Amino acid sequence: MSTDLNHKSEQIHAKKMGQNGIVQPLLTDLYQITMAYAYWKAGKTEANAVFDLFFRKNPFHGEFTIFAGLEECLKFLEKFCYSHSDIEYIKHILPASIEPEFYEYLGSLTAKDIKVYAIEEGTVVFPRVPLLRVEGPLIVAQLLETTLLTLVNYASLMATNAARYRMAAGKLKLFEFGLRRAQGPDGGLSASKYSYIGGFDGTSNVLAGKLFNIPVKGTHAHSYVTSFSDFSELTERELQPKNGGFPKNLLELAVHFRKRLVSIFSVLLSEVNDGELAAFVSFALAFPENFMALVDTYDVKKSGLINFCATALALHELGYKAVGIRLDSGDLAYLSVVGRTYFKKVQEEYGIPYFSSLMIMASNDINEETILSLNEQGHCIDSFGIGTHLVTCQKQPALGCVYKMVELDGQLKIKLSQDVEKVTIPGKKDAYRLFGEAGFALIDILQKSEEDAPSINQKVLCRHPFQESKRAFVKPSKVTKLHVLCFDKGNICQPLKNLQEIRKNVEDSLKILRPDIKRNLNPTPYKVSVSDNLYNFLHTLWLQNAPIGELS
Ligand SMILES: Nc1ncnc2c1ncn2[C@@H]1O[C@H](COP(=O)(O)OP(=O)(O)OP(=O)(O)O)[C@@H](O)[C@H]1O
Ligand SMILES: O=P(O)(O)OC[C@H]1O[C@H](OP(=O)(O)OP(=O)(O)O)[C@H](O)[C@@H]1O
Ligand SMILES: O=C(O)c1cccnc1
Ligand SMILES: [Mg+2]
Repeated sequence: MSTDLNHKSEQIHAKKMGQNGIVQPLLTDLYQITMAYAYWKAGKTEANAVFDLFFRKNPFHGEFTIFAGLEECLKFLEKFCYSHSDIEYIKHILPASIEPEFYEYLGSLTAKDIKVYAIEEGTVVFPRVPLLRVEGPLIVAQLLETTLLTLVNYASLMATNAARYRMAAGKLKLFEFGLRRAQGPDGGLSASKYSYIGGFDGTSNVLAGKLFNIPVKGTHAHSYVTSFSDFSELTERELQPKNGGFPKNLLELAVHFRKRLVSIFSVLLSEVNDGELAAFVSFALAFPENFMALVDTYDVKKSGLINFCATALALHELGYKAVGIRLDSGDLAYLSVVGRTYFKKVQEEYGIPYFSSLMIMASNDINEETILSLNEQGHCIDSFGIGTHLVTCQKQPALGCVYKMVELDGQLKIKLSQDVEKVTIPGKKDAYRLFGEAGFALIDILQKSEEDAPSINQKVLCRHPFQESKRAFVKPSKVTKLHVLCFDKGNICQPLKNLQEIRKNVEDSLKILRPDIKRNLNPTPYKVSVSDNLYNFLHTLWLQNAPIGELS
């Protein structure tokens, strides 16, 4: 009973705080909290830190990434605070020796003194450029690490994956069908949301549709087709014509059209499955305006297409226009061409103008490479339904964003590594994107925050952060500052964009990249540089911090 009450009051508290149940301060690694205690004991409550959140390598063997997850980060910060029961739980897992005043301190923490500078959600981004710069009290900034990373990593990976599918598919429609295969319920919801941002047109995930206002779409499964064995199961057969009048028997009409279709397509009537026709007719009766049929349950050429065309002709007779078919097995390029040929033939035979352009949707283990290969082969597919490969990001299951301290109380911090690529770039930095005359982005440059922004038509020396000989002068025809202050004094201080607007950002942002950077095979790396000033500063600090060994 008392547990129930506790649970209830906890729910009320969470609701008051606006937390969504999953994204909350305890969604973190234990070490953030143990560090908080040790920082507190070490008297670092007044220390001010700057952290950069960035990744080191683009995913999917590509040369670009789409930044996503910002809105969720900001909403998390707005509500950041440990509840009474959070504190009780932390007490329970930490050693008894923890000083009780620490819990009071922890219970009083919020993100009101945190500032977040971020790149706009949906922007194309590159390695080493901070996606977020988090400034504020060390202990709070540290406590945010894991949650911010989990909010950005999958979101950005998913949006990037979706954007790659979008580029492969060109103008064809893309629908996300992955919930059943996603990494759990939260993975499934995030996949639907971020694949929409990346350029998908809709999802089959109904909750995602409701929560995020994403178009929801769907056809039917093989089970619907196999659930019918013959016509006798069709108890309801009548459909009222679209423009009124007496209802007509849709099955009778379909059977009538089917007789002629088998001879047009040289198929034996005995080869065409009656259960399949019963299933199609019953689905058409339920959804006369949205009739879409899965045609590969028995035999696409000898049964599915014939039964579909018969049903679509019957619907046409009553003033309704069928939508199309879905192919879910076999050679999708070949079968789509066959499907289109059938539709054209029916159009010619019956003089129905829209028939040749009925929709052909393809599904079944589709990935980016399958789409590219289908494009090479030639096909007649209008839309793809994509699940497993998209939502699980099978080609690369994680993005490696990290969260590194770059400054503490004005002191610059550097993390050294044997691996040059892993050395962090110290200090508070601003990032600018420099554009060439053709309108494409040429290079990103990181500068110390106190440096003046690069100016249009003024030569800027851009240096590779670690390779001394790699440098170039750039005379930008346009300069954009990448970071804006998004969170300050406990509030989100930029207008939040809706998903459609973020989706548009992705589309526009990708247009500024040269095609060779976006291509699938061996793309050209986009350059990320540092200013001469930052270069010298980084290398001086590096030398100061790198121990000098002794050979003996
Ligand atoms: N023309 C094509 N070019 C390249 N890949 C294709 C083409 N047609 C289909 N594919 C892909 O080939 C794979 C076929 O898989 P598989 O052989 O397991 O399925 P199937 O036998 O056709 O169907 P199922 O086993 O689901 O009934 C799928 O990943 C599909 O996306
Ligand atoms: O990209 P995908 O992961 O293929 O996502 C979509 C698949 O999900 C459904 O079938 P389901 O997996 O339930 O059964 P099936 O594979 O036997 O068709 C659908 O028919 C597609 O095949
Ligand atoms: O609506 C569909 O066709 C669908 C939905 C989820 C998975 N596969 C197919
Ligand atoms: Mg399948």
